Amino acid sequence: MSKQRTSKQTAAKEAAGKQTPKPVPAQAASQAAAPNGSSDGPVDGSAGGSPTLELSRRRLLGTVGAAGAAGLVAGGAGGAVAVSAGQSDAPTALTTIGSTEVPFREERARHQAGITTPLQANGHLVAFDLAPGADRKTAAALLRRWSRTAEELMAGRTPDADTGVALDAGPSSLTVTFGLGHSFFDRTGLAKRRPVQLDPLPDFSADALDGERSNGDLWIQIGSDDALVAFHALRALQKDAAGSARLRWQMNGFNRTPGATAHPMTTRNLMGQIDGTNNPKPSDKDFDERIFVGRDAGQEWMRGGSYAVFRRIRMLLDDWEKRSPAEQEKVIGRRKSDGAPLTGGSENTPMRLDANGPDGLPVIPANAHARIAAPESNQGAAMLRRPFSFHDGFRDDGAPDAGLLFVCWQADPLRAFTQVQRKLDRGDALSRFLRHEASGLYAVPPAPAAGDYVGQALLER
Ligand SMILES: C=CC1=C(C)c2cc3[nH]c(cc4nc(cc5[nH]c(cc1n2)c(C)c5CCC(=O)O)C(CCC(=O)O)=C4C)c(C)c3C=C
Ligand SMILES: [Fe+2]
Repeated sequence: MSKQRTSKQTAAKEAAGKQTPKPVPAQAASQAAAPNGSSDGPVDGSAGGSPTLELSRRRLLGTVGAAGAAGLVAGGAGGAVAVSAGQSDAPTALTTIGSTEVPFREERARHQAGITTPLQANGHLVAFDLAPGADRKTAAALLRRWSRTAEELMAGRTPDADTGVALDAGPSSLTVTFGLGHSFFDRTGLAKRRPVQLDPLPDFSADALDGERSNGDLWIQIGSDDALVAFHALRALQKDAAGSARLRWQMNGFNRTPGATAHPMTTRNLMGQIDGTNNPKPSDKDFDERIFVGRDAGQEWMRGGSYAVFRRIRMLLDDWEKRSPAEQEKVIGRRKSDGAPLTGGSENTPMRLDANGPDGLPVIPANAHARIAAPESNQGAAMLRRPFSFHDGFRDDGAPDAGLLFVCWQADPLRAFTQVQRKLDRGDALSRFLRHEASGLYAVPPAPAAGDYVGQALLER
């Protein structure tokens, strides 16, 4: 499918002395360490070659890739902004964003991209149902096509017969992550191999779920720091599905643009809160076992994979915005300005859940969202939250149809999302400002080996 790697281009790359685009080591580390913060992911370190070569997205951005890498090594995406402001020969932050490439498969970790990848500025979530009459073979062929397309696009390469939408842009941190829903296993005759972790989520009292915008046989999460690159990927994957699967639902989301803040920081949601602070960190010793399916898992094909829970959560912003900042802070248990716990310190200071104020009441209220959701209140249960905000216009009453496309990742949804949501559903001060309107639970297999496709170990073994 790709126009890439023509012999002319290969020769030019060799002449430029840089063959394989690699993540800059400092970047690879910060990418793993900051899933919620800046988009300081790995960059394409390739140097550009002859300007006369035919264009592809990778080649186009290769020219700035090395410069972008230099800026990033100097201090992350946000750091690159500062560097470029002070040094005349430094790259601009914008070229760095375009040239940043997230590998489809990591050398060591066998996880799909888009789980520990720093949040991108633009996201699409899309679910498909296999077409009537489609079987396991159809599903396998589709996942093979999708995996190939994802790998090409994430590397910044352009398909033949392309629309041209992303032609001038680099990989822009594009990630494409594939998941399988509960119904996928019935449709493909694989019900016996369905993991128990895919058992349907229970009903929660605050649910107002729309079935047509929930679930689905197949699920894709797309993220990119460029809106056109993200849309381009969505269209390419939709075209790949023609005849094999039909679109069930699709949603669009966004986050802070990298470089918009003076330094890399945790993003804010549409309620204005810093959201993502107390996420598990890849440096935590139990991170892998909490987020990824381990070696002892019964379902061998899921080892290294994860389970994604998706919820479209509309925020009742008209009600929320009537509350004073002090009231809003009590609802969460953290300061709005900097995300610090109400018990003091800065954003990353641990909450002191046992601290009482002069009135004898807990400083972090008993029904504060962060208290109720914290691992300390849930037998250690933890999930990696990686949401996108959404805004789909205004409702008939003028209220924004806006909120959070909440996506969280865990090795066991029953022990993580379900346990915490059960508790939030009962007594969370935030719940009265939220409506859960759509839901999904997906098995996200590990990244495939080179030449394989996502889910091959399930579909062919
Ligand atoms: C069931 C899981 C959760 C849902 C659903 C959820 C929705 C939701 N959360 C916010 C805003 C914030 N959440 C924060 C912390 C937090 N939330 C969850 C879980 C769910 N949130 C957890 C596990 C945590 C971490 C708790 C801890 O360990 O301290 C925070 C505080 C900052 C942070 O740590 O991220 C905010 C703010 C919204 C707006 C929302 C639905 C729209
Ligand atoms: Fe939360």
